[in-house]
Amino acid sequence: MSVHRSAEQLEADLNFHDLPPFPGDVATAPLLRVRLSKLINGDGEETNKLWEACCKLGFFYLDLRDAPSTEVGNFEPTERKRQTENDNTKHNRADSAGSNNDYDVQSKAGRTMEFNVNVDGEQLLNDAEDLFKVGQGVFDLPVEEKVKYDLKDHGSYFGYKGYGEGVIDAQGTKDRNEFYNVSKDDILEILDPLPAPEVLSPHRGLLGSFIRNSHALVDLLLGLLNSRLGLPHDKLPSLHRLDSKSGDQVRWVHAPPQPTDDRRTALGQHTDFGSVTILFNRLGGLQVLPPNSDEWCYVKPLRGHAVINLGDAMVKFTAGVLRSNTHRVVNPPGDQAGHTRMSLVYFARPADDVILKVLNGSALIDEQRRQNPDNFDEEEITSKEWILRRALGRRQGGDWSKSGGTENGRVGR
Ligand SMILES: O=C(O)CCC(=O)C(=O)O
Ligand SMILES: [Fe+2]
Repeated sequence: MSVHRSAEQLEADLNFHDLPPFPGDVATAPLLRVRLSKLINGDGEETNKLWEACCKLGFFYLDLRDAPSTEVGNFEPTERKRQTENDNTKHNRADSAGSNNDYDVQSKAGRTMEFNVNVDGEQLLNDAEDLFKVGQGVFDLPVEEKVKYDLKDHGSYFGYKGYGEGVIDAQGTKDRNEFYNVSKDDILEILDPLPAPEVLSPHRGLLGSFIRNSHALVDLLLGLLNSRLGLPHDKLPSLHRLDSKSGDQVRWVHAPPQPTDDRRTALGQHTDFGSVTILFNRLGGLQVLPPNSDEWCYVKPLRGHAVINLGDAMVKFTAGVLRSNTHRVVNPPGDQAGHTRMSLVYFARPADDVILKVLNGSALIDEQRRQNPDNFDEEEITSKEWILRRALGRRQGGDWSKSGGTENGRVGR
C-alpha cells in the first residue's frame, strides 16, 4: 500500500542510506526533475519541463514516488487507477495494451490529452528493488554457468555478456562490466523462451510486472511527446505496442570495483539505440557529456527516482528535435569507489519491423528537417537491424565502425 508523504519528507529522502554518500565535489549534470504524478494529472508546467528535458539534454530524473495528497488535483484518473488495481493480481497491474486503459483528461494547459494512467510509480520502485536482488543471484553464478547464456553466436544480444566481452573504443579496449539482458517478448510469451539460468525461473512474474509497468510509463511519455510534436494521434505509441515483437529488454549491469591504480571506463561512451530508457541507479558512475561541452558530468543517483533518457530512434523519428545524449559508465566516485556497482534498466525500442525514418505529419519536425538538410542519409534500416548492428558491433570481434549512433549529427533519412 502506498503512503502519502509531505513535500519535506520527499525531499529529505533522496539518499541511499545503506551506501556511502555520493561525493559533493564532483561535476554533476543538471538533469531536470519531473514528477510522474504531475504528468499523470495533466500538469502543464510539468509537461513543459519534460519537453524541455527531452529537447535539450535528452536525460531527466523522474520522481516515481506518490505525491503528497494535496498535490493530486484531478482525482478521476487516480480513482480509475485504483479500481483497475483491485481487479488485477500483484504482478499483473500495468497492462497498457488495451485502449480502454487510456482516457482523455482536460489538462491545466487547457488541452485535452490522453493518458495511460495504469503506470504505477510506487510499484515500479518496489519491483526494481526486488529485481536488484534477483540480478545479484544471476551474477553470483559461476562464470562457466553464465557463459552458457551468451547468445552472441546465435546472432542475439539477449542473455549474458561476460566481463571484458564488450569493447569501449575503436582499438578494441575491453569493457569492465557484465550484462544480463532479458527479452520482453520472452517474458510476455510473445516468442518462445530463450535459454536462461534456473535462478531466473521463479521471477518471471516479477519481470513481467516490471516490464508491463515500464512499458506503461513509456507509453505515457511517448503520448505526451506525441502531442507536443503535433504528430497524428497515437503515432509514437503505435510504433511501440506492448504486444509487438521488439527488442525491448530488461538489463542488469554489474561492475565490481576497479583497482585504484588501474581504472578505465567500465562501459564505453554511447548513445542508446532505442526510444526510451528507464534506468535505476544506486551508486554513481554514470556520466553524460552535455551538449557543446567536453566535460563529462556525473549523474547523481536519487532514491525514488528513475533516470530517463531518449535513444537514437527518437532522434531519427523527429529529425533531431528530440535528443539522444552521449553517456558512459566509470568506476563509482569518492567513497563509493570500493563498492560493486549494479544498475537495472528497461530499454523500450520500436517494434522490430519499424523503419527508422523521419515521421510525417508534424510541422515542427518538417521545419527541423528543412533547416538541417545535410543531416540525412539514404539508409533505410529497420529497428531490429539497427539494434543488432549496434549491439553486436560493440562485442569483441564485432564491427566497431558500424556500431555508431546519431552522435555525429547524422539523424537518418
Ligand atoms: O549503468 C548505467 O548507469 C547505464 C547503463 C547504460 O548506459 C546502458 O546499459 O546503455
Ligand atoms: Fe546507455
